[in-house]
Amino acid sequence: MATRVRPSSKRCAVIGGSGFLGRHLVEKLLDRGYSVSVFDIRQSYELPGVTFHQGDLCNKQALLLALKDVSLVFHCASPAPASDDRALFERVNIQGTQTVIQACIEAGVQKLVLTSSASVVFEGADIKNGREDLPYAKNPIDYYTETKIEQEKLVLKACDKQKGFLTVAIRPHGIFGPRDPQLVPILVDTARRGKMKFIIGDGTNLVDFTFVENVVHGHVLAAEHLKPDSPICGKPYHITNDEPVRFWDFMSDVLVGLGYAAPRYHLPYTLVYGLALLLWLLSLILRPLISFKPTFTPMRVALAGTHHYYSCKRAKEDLGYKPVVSLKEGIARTVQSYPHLRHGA
Ligand SMILES: NC(=O)C1=CN([C@@H]2O[C@H](COP(=O)(O)OP(=O)(O)OC[C@H]3O[C@@H](n4cnc5c(N)ncnc54)[C@H](O)[C@@H]3O)[C@@H](O)[C@H]2O)C=CC1
Ligand SMILES: CC(C)=CCC[C@@H](C)[C@H]1CC[C@H]2C3=C(CC[C@]12C)[C@@]1(C)CCC(=O)C[C@@H]1CC3
Repeated sequence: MATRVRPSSKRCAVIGGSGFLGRHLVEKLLDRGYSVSVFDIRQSYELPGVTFHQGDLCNKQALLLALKDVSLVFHCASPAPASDDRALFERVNIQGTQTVIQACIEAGVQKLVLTSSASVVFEGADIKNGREDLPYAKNPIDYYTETKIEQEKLVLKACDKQKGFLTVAIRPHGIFGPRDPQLVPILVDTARRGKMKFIIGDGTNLVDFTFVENVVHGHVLAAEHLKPDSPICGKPYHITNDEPVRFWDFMSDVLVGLGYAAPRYHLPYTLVYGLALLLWLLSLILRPLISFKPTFTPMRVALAGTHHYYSCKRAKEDLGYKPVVSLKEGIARTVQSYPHLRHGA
């Protein structure tokens, strides 16, 4: 077994550390000899070497307690995109992130690594091999994306070499892997309701799906390269599997791996997108009377029917990034990790 080194600069905090990505990140940090404080509104597990602080990131006093003696902070907390709750996104992703920055500065934290999203440049039109210099979406497709944009701007703007506070943003895309509460569960739920028969569009659109351990690897590299003389200060980095895949092939591989049929029938993209838009408007108008959450939101239809894959060139050059788990291996490990979601289970 490898010996763990624990220098003081290896004290870090993971805000959102109870979540899917957060917990994988915490496990890797422990492996690498960091001592970790988790700050989250909920505690979802216990691990030796991890101190839990339960609280809302909008509460600076609660944050300050968790950031005591911490030199490195990872911020990967966000409300789930599916909540579609504008006020909540604004409170947590924008005001909350401002509070995180203030708390970091007050607590003497030296480095802040934000989990942003490649979707900050996505407006529903094709993106092929997108670079980090693409402009932010002018008309973000949902409130989640709108507030992720503001969040990333706040964190990158806060980078201040003079004050010794360094920031960087990681933009993953389509994270999947064991314990993911979204991608595989939504997919299986849709299949179990008999709605996974259709392919939106011609089925050839390429997309990035990123195995969670590659996303974690990108975060750790960013944290360890974040130094006053490094070119990465104040910049965003795409982190993907660097293996764009047809959206519908990926969905089919996961479904078939779990014993469900792959979708076969094609539906025109514009028709489905129009219907999703109509449903979304209806749900807004009827919200005071009845509350319903459509499966087919405009964002989901756009993600399912367009090209959206990103270049990792900047991360390769500046961080020495290279995916550590291939897509094939990632899918196999993911499928294996969901025995309870198998067909007939
Ligand atoms: N899952 C994906 O495909 C992608 C995720 N991201 C970003 O990665 C980050 C992590 O996402 P996941 O792990 O998938 O989500 P998750 O929902 O599993 O984890 C988010 C965590 O944040 C915590 N949280 C929410 N509001 C909070 C608050 N007010 N105070 C303290 N903690 C709070 C939640 O309790 C949860 O544990 C998020 O910032 C998300 O925007 C970016 C691109 C793709
Ligand atoms: C690449 C990327 C950013 C993926 C993000 C994850 C989710 C947005 C997808 C995971 C399961 C997907 C899914 C659909 C849309 C996108 C997801 C929610 C559909 C609702 C698209 C329309 C269908 O025919 C059913 C799909 C179920 C799975």
